[in-house]
Amino acid sequence: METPVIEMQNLSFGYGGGTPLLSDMSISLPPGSFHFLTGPSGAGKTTFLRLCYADLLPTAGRMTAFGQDVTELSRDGIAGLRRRVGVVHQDPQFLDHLPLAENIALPLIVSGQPIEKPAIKDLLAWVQLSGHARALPPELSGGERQRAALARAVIMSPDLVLADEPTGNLDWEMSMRLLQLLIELNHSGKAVLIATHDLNLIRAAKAQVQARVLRIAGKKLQLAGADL
Ligand SMILES: Nc1ncnc2c1ncn2[C@@H]1O[C@H](COP(=O)(O)OP(=O)(O)OP(=O)(O)O)[C@@H](O)[C@H]1O
Repeated sequence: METPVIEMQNLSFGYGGGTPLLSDMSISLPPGSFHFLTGPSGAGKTTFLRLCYADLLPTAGRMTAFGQDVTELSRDGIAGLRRRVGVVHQDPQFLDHLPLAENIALPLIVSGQPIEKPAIKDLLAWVQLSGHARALPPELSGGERQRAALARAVIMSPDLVLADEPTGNLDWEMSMRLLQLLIELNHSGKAVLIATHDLNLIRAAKAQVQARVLRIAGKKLQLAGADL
């Protein structure tokens, strides 16, 4: 069997090591899989995503990322893991004084990798922001910011893409455009995990990809029924 991208075994997590917010979770995300994560506001969806890129560590149980126990990773090991995970945050932040193209290239600069201009150009075209390469982030609309955040998340060719309410502030047409990009990434072999409240988004995706729906309820992770 292929090594899971993420595997949790009886994982629990509580902020400050206190009362668990997430309890006794077990899940395996295979390479190339597509998952949604739902649950009421405050259930712990963002917290779950932060665990997936070792921004937070389990307080009990076990979690592996790409086969490695996250609690045993050195600082370099954590950096290596983060290069394999692209994250689109709920409210993406940019360096406002830098043009969009440079913002997107930032993960390469930070990790000391060469910047290949044609690759950045291709990525901008893929998210339909070619005309905005020299724009400053404050000049972008909400949908443009989300697409820019997606371009930045995939510049390092991650194996797993996490998106936290990526369509939260977008109209339906823009949400569908973003969903198509995430589906394309999945078709190119990347595992995708999207936290969302939006059941219509989940339905639209399920018409096109084999997606599993996870739900956080009562601190536990459940596999939602096929009726969604
Ligand atoms: N850094 C933190 N320290 C302490 N508590 C936190 C921290 N971050 C989040 N929480 C709490 O953990 C709970 C879950 O938050 P989280 O952001 O993971 O939920 P969510 O399901 O993503 O919510 P939403 O759908 O509203 O974005 C909330 O009660 C929140 O207040």
